[in-house]
Amino acid sequence: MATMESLIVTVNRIQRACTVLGDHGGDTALPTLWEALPSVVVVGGQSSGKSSVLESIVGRDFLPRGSGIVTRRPLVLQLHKIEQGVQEYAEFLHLPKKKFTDFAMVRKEIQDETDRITGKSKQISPVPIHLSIYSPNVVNLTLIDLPGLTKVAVEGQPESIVQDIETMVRSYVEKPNCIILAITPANQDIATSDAMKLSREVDPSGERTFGVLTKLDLMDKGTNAVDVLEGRAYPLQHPWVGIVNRSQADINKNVDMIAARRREREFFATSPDYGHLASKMGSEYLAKLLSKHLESVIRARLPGITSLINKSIDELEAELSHLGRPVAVDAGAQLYTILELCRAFDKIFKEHLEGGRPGGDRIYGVFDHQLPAALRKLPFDRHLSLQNIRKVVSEADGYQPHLIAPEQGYRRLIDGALHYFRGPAEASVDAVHFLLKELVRRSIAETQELKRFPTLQAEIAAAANEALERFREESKKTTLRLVEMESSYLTVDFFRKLPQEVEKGGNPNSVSADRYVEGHFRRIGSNVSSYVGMVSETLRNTIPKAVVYCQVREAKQSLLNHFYILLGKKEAKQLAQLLDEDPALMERRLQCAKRLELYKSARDEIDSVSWAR
Ligand SMILES: Nc1nc2c(ncn2[C@@H]2O[C@H](COP(=O)(O)OP(=O)(O)OP(=O)(O)O)[C@@H](O)[C@H]2O)c(=O)[nH]1
Repeated sequence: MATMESLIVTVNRIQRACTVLGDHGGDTALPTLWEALPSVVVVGGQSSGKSSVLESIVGRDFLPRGSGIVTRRPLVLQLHKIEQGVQEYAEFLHLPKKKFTDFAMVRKEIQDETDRITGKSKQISPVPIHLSIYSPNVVNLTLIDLPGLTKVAVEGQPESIVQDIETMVRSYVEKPNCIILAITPANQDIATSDAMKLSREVDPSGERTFGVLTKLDLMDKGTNAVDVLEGRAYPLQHPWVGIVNRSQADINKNVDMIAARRREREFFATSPDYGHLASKMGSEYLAKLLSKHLESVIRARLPGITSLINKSIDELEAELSHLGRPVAVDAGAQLYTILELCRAFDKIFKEHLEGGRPGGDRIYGVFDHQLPAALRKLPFDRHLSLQNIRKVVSEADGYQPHLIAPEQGYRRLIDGALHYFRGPAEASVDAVHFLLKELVRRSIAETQELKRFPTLQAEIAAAANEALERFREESKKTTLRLVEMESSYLTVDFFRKLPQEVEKGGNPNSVSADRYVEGHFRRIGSNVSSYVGMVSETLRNTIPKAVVYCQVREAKQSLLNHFYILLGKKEAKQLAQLLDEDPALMERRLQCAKRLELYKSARDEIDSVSWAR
């Protein structure tokens, strides 16, 4: 088993890495490690003695003092124990090369660094300041100091500050990994303590709350806090710790920390009320208690943290590979990338047409269903009504009625009927065109690799649609030509049979007599109708062939050919423009990469502790 000290050091290092790589929790778009790490958070109302407790745990004066809200950014304070006799020093994460040995300068730097983010306007910010203190007089511990809870905004502060502070404090103490150091002054009614109120809310069972009672020396004469300290008045899972910090007068007199600690020890040792509790009171005891607890919490959490790290590494790596590599810079590589992307799109498009992906079957639907239905709906009944036949035939005959069969009348009736086939022919071309367009749209959307390049995506879509438009024109010409071919030369065989049928009627004289009666026109109508039916059957088969030949086959073979030619003529700059990535995506890749780096270094940290076992 790794030593407890090394465990805390590990967590300290990971916490620092979190800040360097921008993980302070609260960002739901990326996995966070920060929130999984255990920490001790100091919570209390203003002037409850938070700074004093922190300073006496450290044994140094280094926190800013003043009226109003002094702590305006979270201060992550990492204490590192070093060998006796070594000079103690402090280091800020934002000033990595600078060792502070003068703690008055530390205080100044905290103030300056606070202002750097929040301005001098007494605003607050959730971005933490990281401070490490290396000293022989501390225990390994990470403490987070937060702005004091307050009930009123002071001059120059927005009204919202009261709520903002509570929200910030709450965001820390809510986390199940947070150990709450709830500071309450003993000279106030504990029932109204801000710290206790909040910790009760977020930790009702009291298992992560350490109750700290400050200002025991300031209690009214004749009263004491034994009921609280012995855990009767406000029971928590952990023992209450009483503290006596330096008074304002002590501070003014520059009473040093070591002397203050000695005075605190004496206070408890000689107190008639607390003498029996002396060994479990005071800031030194509190520091040890916290360190021990933090160790056990880390030990319990380590397996969970390790599996969280591994899971997040997998997720981030998957996302990064999904986002793709950053774009190449030279023109050749760029052209290659563009062609690869086009091919990826084209492959998906083909899969839609040929099966494997849905959509191509709908083209068959046009031929099998829409086209036959449209052919059936053509208004031949009207065109071949007795009235119209009579009219067309008579007009074709002119002043001389036909003698045997109305050749001209037949031709005009057939021509008129065949004209109607143009509609379904064009409609089939358009229907397939729209299906192809839809498949292009879907294929673009399904080409994951293209997602990062909105410009190229739009260009490919435009090029594909232009090509489809050209195919449509060609297809229209071809199908209409099929219809025209039917009118330009009629199937002779069909008509050869007709005079025989007339002769079957018997007496040829009666034929001319029939010529103007209904039966004669009805026969003409039925002859034309069956001829048109025959043509309809032919077109039902040939239109799909033309459409597939001109549109589907072309789309499959040469959808982007024209685009490729244009690409070949582009200059480096234009190619780069095509690969102009979505900035949001570039940012996301950067963020993911940074977070991945954090998780990997965290994994290494933990591994190195495990090896030390
Ligand atoms: N006599 C006595 N005075 C104390 C004790 N603890 C704190 N004080 C005094 O109470 C005042 C406030 O203490 P701080 O430690 O600054 O309190 P804080 O909670 O950090 O206050 P803010 O940073 O303003 O929110 C200071 O004047 C301290 O000297 C104590 O145990 N005994």
